[in-house]
Amino acid sequence: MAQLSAVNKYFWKYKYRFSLGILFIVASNYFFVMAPQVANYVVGKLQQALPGVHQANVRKPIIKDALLSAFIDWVDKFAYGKLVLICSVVIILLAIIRGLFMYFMRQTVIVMSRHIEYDQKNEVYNHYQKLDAGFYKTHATGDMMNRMAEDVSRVRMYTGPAIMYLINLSTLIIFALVNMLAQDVQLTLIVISPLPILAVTIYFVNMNIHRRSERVQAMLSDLTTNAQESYSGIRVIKSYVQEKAMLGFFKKNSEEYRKNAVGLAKVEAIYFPSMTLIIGLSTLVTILIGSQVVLHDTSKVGLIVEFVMYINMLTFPVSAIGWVASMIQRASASQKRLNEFLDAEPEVKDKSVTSPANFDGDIEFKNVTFTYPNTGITAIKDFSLQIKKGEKVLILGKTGSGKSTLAQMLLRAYNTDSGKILINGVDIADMPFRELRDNISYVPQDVFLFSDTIASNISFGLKEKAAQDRIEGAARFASIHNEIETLENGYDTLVGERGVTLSGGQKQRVSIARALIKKPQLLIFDDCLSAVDTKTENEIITHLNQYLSNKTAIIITHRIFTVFNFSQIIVLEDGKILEHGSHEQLLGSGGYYAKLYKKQVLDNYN
Ligand SMILES: Nc1ncnc2c1ncn2[C@@H]1O[C@H](COP(=O)(O)OP(=O)(O)OP(=O)(O)O)[C@@H](O)[C@H]1O
Repeated sequence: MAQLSAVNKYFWKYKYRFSLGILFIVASNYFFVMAPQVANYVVGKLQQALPGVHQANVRKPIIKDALLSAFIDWVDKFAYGKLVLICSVVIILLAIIRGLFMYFMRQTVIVMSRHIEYDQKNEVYNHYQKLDAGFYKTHATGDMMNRMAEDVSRVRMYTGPAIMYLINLSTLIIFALVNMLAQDVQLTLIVISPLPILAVTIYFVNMNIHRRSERVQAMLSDLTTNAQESYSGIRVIKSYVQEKAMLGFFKKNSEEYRKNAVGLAKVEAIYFPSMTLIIGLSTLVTILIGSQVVLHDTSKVGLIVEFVMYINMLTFPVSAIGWVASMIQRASASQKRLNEFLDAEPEVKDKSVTSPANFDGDIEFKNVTFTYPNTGITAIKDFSLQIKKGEKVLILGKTGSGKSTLAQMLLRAYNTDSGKILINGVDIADMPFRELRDNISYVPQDVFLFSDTIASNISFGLKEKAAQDRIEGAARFASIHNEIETLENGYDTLVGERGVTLSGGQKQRVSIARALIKKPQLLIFDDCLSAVDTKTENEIITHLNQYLSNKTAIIITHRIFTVFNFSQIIVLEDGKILEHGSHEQLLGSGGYYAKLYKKQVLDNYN
């Protein structure tokens, strides 16, 4: 329950709407409990009208409410027939008024819960965006999605229906009990005694159903993931002729799900009729006890009618206590899961005092060491390098040597264990990291395009809306313009899951165009030409040569680019510099670079 205090700020935010909601709940119950009192009065009148009934045997109801009391005094003047008619109309009117207030109650409280759900989803989404790469590496996307969708919805069940039912029940109990106790304390205690038993029974049955339905949900989610994976990997499944094996696996999971779902359906099948039975029994007990009371005291006929009506009113809300309690428990568990993420602080964050990012100078790695916290792998070891403004640097190295990690360090996706990265003499850890990232364009190895148009994907990093010729210019530099033009909708073609499927090489070039359009101070290309042919690759590199003439660029690759005149070439091995120098120097040294050059370039000419 303490976990749910995290949503109190939202109740405060919507305090006026919430207060109005409470007012409507109170008003609806205020009118609700009037009907039994009117009925009691009418029954008394009926008794009086019956031949042979002594006046002393008719008890006048004790009415505490001034409004109702005034009405009874007024209606009392009428003859029996007219009185019954007026009272019937009033009972119908009371029901309508209550209905109206219930409508307003839902309009305020349930609508408030929808607003809170919206706010909370935004809060969670916003917080996710603040968390750093380390967090994303240690948490599964499915889990994060679940918390934002499922858990927020469960918390909404608390901020809306649960709160509404609780307040409704409390006010109804207070109103009904005040009236009942004022009339007959002993009878009140007897007739309400089955209600707690009803609430507790329903709570336990409900928890059982909940446990079962959780299991069924988890199985369904596994089944969906299983099916989704099969569809995504359908080409692999078909090429390895594994359809039968996959079907067998799916059937096994499916069978397990079926068994549990049937079990749940059986419990539910018993649950609802038995709940109705228990509710019916409570009314029956009241009638039974009431009839015994009336046998001894005929003046209490109207009172028994009134009490039966109260019990009828109370049984459903009381039986809902169990349901509300398990709803609150679930919401509390969900909020706990949400709090775990909302309390997570990013490791990488701005310092309280920052220096503005200024790229008008050299970039310097000074004895940088970095270990991935989740795996303990030290990917960069005492790495030092100076890159002058405007230089083009090629970073080569075997897979796993730490090339991508270097790029991540420059973007400050992680903090260094030791050492510093300076730009124009300022430690990047002292710069506002948004400003730092604004000045860097990074093209990652694993290209990602959003389900949007090609134009939107290219202009993604821009704050302002990009003009068409600017988008096309970037696409031309990335050697993708001509191919986009051949598509039916050109730059307005939808890509991603809902659109046209671009080839790996096309996606890489759209991603390069996205980096170029930003006109950053520093560009980092992380092996982002692996899926394009050598001719296109040379074309892009030549374009980049023009585009990058005054920009600093770091190009990470496994391939040698002959058209590019790199200022420095670095060969990394196990997070350290193995070779460092110009093309001529490294070629002369006969090391990794020279061998790679021979293999990739010279052998191609022979
Ligand atoms: N997010 C991560 N969490 C934990 N360890 C990682 C992570 N990313 C990389 N590593 C590890 O750090 C080391 C360096 O990886 P990195 O991706 O920088 O190499 P790379 O030279 O870019 O390789 P490739 O050429 O295959 O892209 C590897 O041992 C890798 O397993």
